[in-house]
Amino acid sequence: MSTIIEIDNLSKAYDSGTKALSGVSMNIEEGEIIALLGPNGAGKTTLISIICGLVVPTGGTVRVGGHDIRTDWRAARRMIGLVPQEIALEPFEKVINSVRFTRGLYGEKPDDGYIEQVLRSLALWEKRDAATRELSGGMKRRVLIAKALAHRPKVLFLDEPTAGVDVALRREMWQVVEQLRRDGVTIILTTHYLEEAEEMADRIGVINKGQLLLVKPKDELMGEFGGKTLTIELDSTLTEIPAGLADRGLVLATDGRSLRYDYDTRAERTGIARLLGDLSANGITVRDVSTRQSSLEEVFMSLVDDRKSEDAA
Ligand SMILES: Nc1ncnc2c1ncn2[C@@H]1O[C@H](COP(=O)(O)OP(=O)(O)OP(=O)(O)O)[C@@H](O)[C@H]1O
Repeated sequence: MSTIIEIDNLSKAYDSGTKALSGVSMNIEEGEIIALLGPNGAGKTTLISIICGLVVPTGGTVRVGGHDIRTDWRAARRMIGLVPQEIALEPFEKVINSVRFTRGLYGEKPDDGYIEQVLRSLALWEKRDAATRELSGGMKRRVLIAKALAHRPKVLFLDEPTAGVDVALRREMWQVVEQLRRDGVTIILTTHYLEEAEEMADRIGVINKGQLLLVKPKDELMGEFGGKTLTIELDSTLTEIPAGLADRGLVLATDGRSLRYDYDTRAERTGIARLLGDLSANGITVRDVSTRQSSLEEVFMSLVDDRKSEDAA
C-alpha cells in the first residue's frame, strides 16, 4: 500500500479563539477505510474540511497524492470527493443531470459512460430521470455519493454517512461503502456509531478535543484495549466469595448465582484454568462459563474518559 494522504502537525484555531485541532499527524494509505471517531466538537469535521480545502489551517501541512492542499490545491482537490452530512440537492433536478453537473464543476469533460457506471453501482440507474425530490432518503444519500464520485476521485470523505437513518438504511450504506472499497476508493468516514466503525473500518482514529489520541488497525485496537469478561454461572447460590478466593478480583452477582472475572487479553496467562481449579477446590461447582469481549464502544469510552481524568489531574 502507498500513502495517499499525509497530514503533518496540523492545527486550526478559529477566529473565535476555539482551538479545533492541535498537532494532528497521520498518514492514510491507498485503498483503506479509516473511521474517525470522537465526541461532538472533537474536531472531525474541521479535519475533513481542511483536507478538502474548505477551511484554512493555522499550521501544518496536508498532501493528497503528493500535492500540497494549499500550494497545489487544484490537483489535490481533484483527487477528493466529499459527501457532506446534510442532504443538499436541487429538488427539481434529474438525478443524472445533478451528477453530470458536479462533474462539470471540476472541469472534467463529460463522460456519460462513467456516470452510468457510478449510477449503476449505487443502484440509481433506474432512477436516473427522476427528480431528486421524488427519491427516498436512502436514495438521496446515494445521489450525494454519486455526485462526490462524479469526477472519479481516489479518496472519498463521508461525513457521518448514516446520521439519523434507520438500521436498514445504515446497512444499505455499509454495502455501498464495501462496494466502493472493492473499486479501490480510499474512504475516510466520521461517525458517531461505533458499530459502524467496527463493521466497516480497517483502521480507527480517535479524536478528542482537537487531538488525535491514536490511530490503529481496528483489530489491534480491540485486542489492546479490549479486556474480556468471564462469567461463571454457579450451581448453587453463594452469599459471599470464599476467603480462599478473596484476592482473585472476582465479583459476585447480586443474586449470588454467578461470578464475574475481568481479565486482560494481552496477558500471557489469564489465570482462568487455575481460577476454575481453585473454585472447585473451594467446593464451588460451576454450571457454565461464558466470555465477552468489550465492544468498541467501551474501548472508546475508556479512552475518552482517561483523557478527562488526565485533564482533571
Ligand atoms: N466555523 C467555525 N467557527 C468557530 N468555531 C468553530 C467553527 N467550526 C467548528 N468550530 C468549533 O471547533 C470545534 C471542533 O468542531 P468540529 O465541527 O470540527 O467537531 P466535530 O468533531 O466534527 O463535531 P460533531 O461530531 O459535533 O460534528 C468545536 O468546538 C466547534 O464549536
